[in-house]
Amino acid sequence: MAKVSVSTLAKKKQQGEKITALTAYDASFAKLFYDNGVDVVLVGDSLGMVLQGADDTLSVTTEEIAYHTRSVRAGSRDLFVVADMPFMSYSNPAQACENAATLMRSGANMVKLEGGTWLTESIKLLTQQGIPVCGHLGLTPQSVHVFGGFKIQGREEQQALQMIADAQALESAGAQMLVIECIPSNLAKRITEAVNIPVIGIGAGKEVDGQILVMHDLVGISAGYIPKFSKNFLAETGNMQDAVKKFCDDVKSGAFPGTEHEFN
Ligand SMILES: Nc1nc(=O)c2c([nH]1)NC[C@@H]1CN(c3ccc(C(=O)N[C@@H](CCC(=O)O)C(=O)O)cc3)CN21
Ligand SMILES: CC(C)C(=O)C(=O)O
Ligand SMILES: [Mg+2]
Repeated sequence: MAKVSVSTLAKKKQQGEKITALTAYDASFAKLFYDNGVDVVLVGDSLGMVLQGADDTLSVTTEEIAYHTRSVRAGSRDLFVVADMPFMSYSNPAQACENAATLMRSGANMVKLEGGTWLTESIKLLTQQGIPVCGHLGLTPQSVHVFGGFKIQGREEQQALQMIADAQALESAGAQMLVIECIPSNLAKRITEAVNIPVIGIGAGKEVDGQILVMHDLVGISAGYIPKFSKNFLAETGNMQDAVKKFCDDVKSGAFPGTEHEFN
C-alpha cells in the first residue's frame, strides 16, 4: 500500500494543506519526485505530446499508459499513482471497468477520466469494483477537437454553472479526487468550495486544494509550446532535486501559481 492514500489526500483538503502533484512516465523521475516531497504522480496521457511528439493526446492507448504505469510503480512502492484513461477507453461502463482494471493491475492507485455527468454510471461501477476514480473537468484535452483548440473553458456563467454541477455529480457518483484544467480562477474557487473531495488545479489559479504540472514544463524542456500557466522551476534552482522541492514549497506556501499563471 502506498504511503499516500485517498484518505490522506482528503485529510489535506480538510486541513487546508496543499497537495503537490506532477506527471511522470518512468521509474527514475517517479522516485525523484517521491523522494523530494511530491504527494501524487500522474501517468498522464500528455505522454502522447511530451514523449511521442503528437499534436494532441488522442492517439494514446491503454497499453501505453499501462507500460508507463509499470515503470512509475517500479520507481517507488510508496508513491500514490494516478493513471489517465485514454481517449475512447471509457465510452461505456463495461469498457471503462475492463481498461481501468488493466491500469490498476499495472500499479495504479486511481484512474482519471475526463468528463462530467455522463460519466456517473461508469464512476459508480468502477468504485463498486474497487477502483478509485479521479474526475477531470474544464479544458479536457481529449475533447480538443470539440473545443476547436486548447482553449480556456468556463468563461460564460452558463458553462460555469454546468461545471459546478458536473463536479458535484462526479463526487456523488463516488469520485475521490478532481482535476480542473485551464479555467478562470474564480470558477476554480467556486468548484473547490462546492465539493468535499480534493480539487487539483492546472491553469486554474491558487484557490484550489493542490497543483499539478506536466513534468517537462516544470523543467522547461517541453517540445513545442509551453503553456502560460506553467513555470520553469529548474531555471532558478539549477538542479532537478531543488526544482522539485521548490515546486512543492511554492505550492504549499501559495507562491505558485502567481497571477501571471492564471486565467480570468
Ligand atoms: N507540455 C504540456 N503541458 C500541458 O500542460 C499539457 C500538455 N503538454 N499536453 C496535454 C495537455 C494539453 N494542455 C494544454 C495545451 C495548450 C494550452 C494552451 O495553449 N493554452 C493557452 C490558452 C488559450 C486561451 O487563452 O484560450 C495559453 O496561453 O496557455 C493549454 C493546455 C495541457 N496539457
Ligand atoms: C495535465 C494533466 C492533468 C493530465 O491530464 C495529463 O498530463 O495528461
Ligand atoms: Mg491527461
